[in-house]
Amino acid sequence: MSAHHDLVIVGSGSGNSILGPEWDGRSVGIVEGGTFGGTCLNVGCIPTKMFVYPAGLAAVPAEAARLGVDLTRDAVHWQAIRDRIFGRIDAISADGRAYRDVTQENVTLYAEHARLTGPRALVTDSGRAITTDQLVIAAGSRPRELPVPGAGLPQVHTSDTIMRIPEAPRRLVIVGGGYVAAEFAAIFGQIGVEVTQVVRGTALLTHLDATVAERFTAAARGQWDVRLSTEITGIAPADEDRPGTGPVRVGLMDTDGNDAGPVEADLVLIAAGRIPNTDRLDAAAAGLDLHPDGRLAVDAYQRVLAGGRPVPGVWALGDVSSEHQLKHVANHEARVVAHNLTATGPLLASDHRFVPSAVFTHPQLAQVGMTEAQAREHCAAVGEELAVVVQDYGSTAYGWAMEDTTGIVKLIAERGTGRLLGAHLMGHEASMLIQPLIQAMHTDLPAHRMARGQYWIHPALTEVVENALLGLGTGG
Ligand SMILES: Cc1cc2nc3c(=O)[nH]c(=O)nc-3n(C[C@H](O)[C@H](O)[C@H](O)COP(=O)(O)OP(=O)(O)OC[C@H]3O[C@@H](n4cnc5c(N)ncnc54)[C@H](O)[C@@H]3O)c2cc1C
Ligand SMILES: NC(=O)c1ccc[n+]([C@@H]2O[C@H](COP(=O)([O-])OP(=O)(O)OC[C@H]3O[C@@H](n4cnc5c(N)ncnc54)[C@H](O)[C@@H]3O)[C@@H](O)[C@H]2O)c1
Repeated sequence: MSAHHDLVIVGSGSGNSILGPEWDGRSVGIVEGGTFGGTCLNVGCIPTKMFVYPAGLAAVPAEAARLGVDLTRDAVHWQAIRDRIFGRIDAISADGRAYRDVTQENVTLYAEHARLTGPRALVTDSGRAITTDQLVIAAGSRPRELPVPGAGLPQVHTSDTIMRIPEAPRRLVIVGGGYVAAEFAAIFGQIGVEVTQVVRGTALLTHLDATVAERFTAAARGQWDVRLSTEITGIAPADEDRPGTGPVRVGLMDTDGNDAGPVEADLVLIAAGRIPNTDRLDAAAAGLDLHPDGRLAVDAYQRVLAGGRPVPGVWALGDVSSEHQLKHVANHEARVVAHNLTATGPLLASDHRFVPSAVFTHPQLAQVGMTEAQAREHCAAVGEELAVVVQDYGSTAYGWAMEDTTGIVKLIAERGTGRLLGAHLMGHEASMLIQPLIQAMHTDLPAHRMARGQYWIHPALTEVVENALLGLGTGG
């Protein structure tokens, strides 16, 4: 059985969003081997943040007590939280699938895994051969597996499975020090689970600016058990009568190889990064270029490369090719690909200059642009003086209202020009507070003009951003 299409898209995450009305009446194939809608909708951004919100509510009594308000937390109903989340998400996934599969007559959904047999040719697991004029590879990434004994036990989860567990564990070991580990440690910690986070590095979130990584590590240590410079050696059932359902013993060693004693838990979450799905797609065998980490190589227009040159009619976007494993980047690249697929004039290039991200922990983290270390190198290279400020939330009226002790806005700029190079926030609603700074960087608005060229509402928390901008003491 074989078919030919005008366009085939592998992956229904951000890949699904490239189909606009310009494709109506043209033959399109969507190949999706997993759940329709991809990672963000089903097992990523959306369900995690839907857990973050109620987990934050569960932590309110502890916060309120500091401000003279006594609240009590009666119970956290894991099943009710879980079912609300997936009741909404599963329906969105099913509706999205039905729209493509049933409603749109020009679209064929191949609900199975496929691999490349050539640059614009695929075969599905059931043997259906597909060729296409244009191919969009939006095949995403998957959790990295850790090659330790016991990693296959049913008590061991990844972000793909942990959110659907029947009940919250009493004790959870989380392996990894990145985004996924931090967010789940915060969620489970806030709802009362005893969390132990095992991290081989010397701090959490070490790819962030060092001030934020250091301060967040300290904040996390006040909320759950963080074992730095530690690795897991294996996972084994602790109760021989219940090997697949009872507690497990997680072996630990420090990074010098010394035994760091086992820790017992009911479940383990492995959050050791995500690898691009190019291997299961046979991308290398099809002659496509890969980066050392397995990502597809693309040019600025999202064209897939082979031998360093764009392959005609083959495009990629999102986690399968991007160094930023973020949904807003995948969506941006999808918009670029959507334009370029039917472009009659110049192609659009992706803009990866100021990619922001946020970690939805407690406190929240948000960042855009260079770290201080990167900015120091940049300023040395361009002959500019570096300006850095760390402004406490607690230095503003709203910070007093919150009795905030940990929130910061760290800004980095060129002193002479006032050009913002980086912004690194930790604290209440950091993911929202950062947005005007992202806008300033995109529009090249100098720090001082941003501070003094507009009103800032008093006494809103945004005053901490205004004060940080003034504190840079830049020209421009
Ligand atoms: C727990 C978690 C939380 C996250 N939170 C955030 C967040 O808050 N903010 C943020 O910006 N990002 C977040 N991310 C990252 C974000 O989810 C991803 O960057 C984004 O979903 C990538 O989209 P994509 O379209 O590239 O890939 P995906 O959405 O993964 O889509 C790829 C699809 O391709 C299918 N597929 C793969 N190979 C094949 C094949 N050979 N044949 C057929 N089908 C195939 C897969 O089944 C999948 O459905 C989070 C990720 C995780 C895991
Ligand atoms: N809020 C958000 O935007 C958000 C939330 C979750 C995930 N994400 C995206 O998903 C991606 C994946 O998240 P992640 O947390 O899995 O990856 P990550 O790259 O953020 O962190 C991976 C962690 O695993 C550790 N690790 C890697 N290999 C290991 C090994 N063999 N043994 C022990 N530890 C090991 C690393 O040292 C690091 O601490 C992120 O890079 C991020 O882009 C974004």
